[in-house]
Amino acid sequence: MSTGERPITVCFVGNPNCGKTTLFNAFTGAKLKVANWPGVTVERMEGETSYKGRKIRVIDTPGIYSLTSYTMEELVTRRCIEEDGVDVIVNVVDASSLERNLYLTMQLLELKKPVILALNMMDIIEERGMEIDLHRLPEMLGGIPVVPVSARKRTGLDVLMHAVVHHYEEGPQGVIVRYDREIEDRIQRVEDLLREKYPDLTNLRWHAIKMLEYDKEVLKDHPVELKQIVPRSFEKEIINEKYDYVESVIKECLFNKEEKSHMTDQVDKILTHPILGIPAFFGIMALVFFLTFTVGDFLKGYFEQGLELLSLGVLSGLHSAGASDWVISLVVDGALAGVGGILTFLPNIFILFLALAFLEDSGYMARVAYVMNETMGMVGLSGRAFLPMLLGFGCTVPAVMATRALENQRDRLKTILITPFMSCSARLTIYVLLADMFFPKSAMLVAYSLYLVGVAMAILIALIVHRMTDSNTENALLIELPEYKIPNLRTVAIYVWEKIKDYLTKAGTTIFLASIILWFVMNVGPAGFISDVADSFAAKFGQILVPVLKPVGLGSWQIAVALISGISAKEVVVSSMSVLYGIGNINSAAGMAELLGILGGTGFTSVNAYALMVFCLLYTPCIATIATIKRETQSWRWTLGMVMFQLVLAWSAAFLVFQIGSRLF
Ligand SMILES: Nc1nc2c(ncn2[C@@H]2O[C@H](COP(=O)(O)OP(=O)(O)OP(=O)(O)O)[C@@H](O)[C@H]2O)c(=O)[nH]1
Ligand SMILES: [Mg+2]
Repeated sequence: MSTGERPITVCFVGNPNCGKTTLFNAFTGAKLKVANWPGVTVERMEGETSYKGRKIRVIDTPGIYSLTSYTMEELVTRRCIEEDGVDVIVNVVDASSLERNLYLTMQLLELKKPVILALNMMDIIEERGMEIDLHRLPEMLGGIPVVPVSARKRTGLDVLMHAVVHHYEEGPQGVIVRYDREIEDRIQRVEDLLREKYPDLTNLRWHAIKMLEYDKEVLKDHPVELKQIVPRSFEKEIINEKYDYVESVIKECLFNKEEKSHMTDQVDKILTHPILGIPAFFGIMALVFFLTFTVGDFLKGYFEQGLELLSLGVLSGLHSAGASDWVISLVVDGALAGVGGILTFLPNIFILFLALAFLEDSGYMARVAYVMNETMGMVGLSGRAFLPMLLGFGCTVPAVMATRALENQRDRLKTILITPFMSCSARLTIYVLLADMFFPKSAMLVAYSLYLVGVAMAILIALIVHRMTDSNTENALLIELPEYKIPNLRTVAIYVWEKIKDYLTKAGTTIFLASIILWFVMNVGPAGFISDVADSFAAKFGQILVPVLKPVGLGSWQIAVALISGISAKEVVVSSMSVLYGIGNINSAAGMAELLGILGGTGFTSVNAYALMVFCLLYTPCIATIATIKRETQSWRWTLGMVMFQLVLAWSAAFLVFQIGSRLF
């Protein structure tokens, strides 16, 4: 067969958490997110690799359990296989749970495209002493290539690509399940009907089977008069017969299948315990923040010294270059104060993401969804909705995207509404600064309390919405608990590096720009360059908001401006304060003492500080989140509604904190 120069398109399809993305990264050198819980990938992703000079286009897809069209992942993956010019399907299976994985294989074979079975996680199979009959397995699957690989250890990769190229040229093979007489008879009749009505349609059998299952998508694309031939859905029978076949394959091909990891069972006795599970979760989160503060602060010292040296160097450089005063001020009081201040939080952010990476790649995430299932059920959501919320501790943007894994649209909207209440890493900078300044003895506890307030608020709001809409959603928890794994060094390193890179990029772009703009609006007023900041645009603008913010204890124009700037990115609240109050290194002991002096002079106490933190926790999320909410809800009405709601909520909560707090203390 002549193949020309056209690249071969290969699509990785498989169950959630079977290692598709790890394999994709290994082939393409991409750094897509890998983690040990089902539902990590929510979008199709494309990359390129080559084998012996032949270009190969590789597509990674969201994990699916079957080829129905009930969930968003199934739709994305199915469309990808059908419409993307896929030449070869690489069915990635987790060899350590072959039985469950092969069910999807049986469906993929019905698509009549070349399928290759990538038997992944072979390292685990060997470790556990399980054995798979690699001669009988392909035989029972009708002669499709079966290639043992380990995506993590990067073994078997060349053999897999060799099979792709070879199999592509050979065309489809594979067994197809033969159903019982009655069903086969109906399939035959639907095929006849389809042949007549859609003469160009290929793979009639697949379409006919899907029609027997009453598959909405297929019926929509190729409407036929079905009722007579197929009076009801035969989905259940078709599923059962596929399972029966898989069972017979397992019986012949898998040995020592009882070998399961004992560690998982032992650890789960505590972590998924009906009573201990939830305290264990809060304990683990507390440990994460403890480390973030202690180790983070320890590393911070070195950062500050570096920053100090940099500032001095830049300053003397500017002086010796004969720069004018305003240029020096712009660089030192604007850019360096803003960006530099933010950079000193890097150690805290680093530790936070390192801890989150460990939690995600160990397999703990799915356990949290499991133990929170009952609590979430009370507010009309399933435990699965807790996964995006957990991701929100890192960054709200991927968290909002992760809600795609929720089947029900209403649940999705509700989860998107409450996910921003989970304190993201950007808000950590605000807590670190204010808690250290105003609550020096109990800074860690205060910061932790804000995380708890966020979780509590999210659950409370979900409850109120649940009561108001009176929705009776089913809360069957469809989440698989993956086996625990020792987190992979490469995965953790990629995860943390990507997050650090995002943070640095943000410092170099958004925060840099915000600081420069802020410097200008502080140094320019209606009368041009000014010497008294009270005449500046910033002051005049901030003053407008002071009456609104006064009742919540935040009645100064500087704070008003910092909060507004913070919508560009939450760290900007901190960087703006450096610029607004003219503090060189806000996160250092000297910087904090200076800011404390200025704020204290205006009557700003620890109660005001807590109100400010609560406000920052709850108010309008950053621009990137707002854009993501818009993209995911596809509605400006929803997006703006959520933003306004969060603003009002933040004001009300801060009002309560300030009013009650200032009476008590
Ligand atoms: N031991 C071992 N672990 C693996 C192997 N391949 C992947 N993993 C781990 O399995 C987990 C899931 O990997 P992913 O690549 O995210 O799985 P996925 O199929 O893309 O999952 P979804 O995107 O959720 O569908 C991660 O913890 C990986 O480190 C392997 O060959 N051996
Ligand atoms: Mg994936």
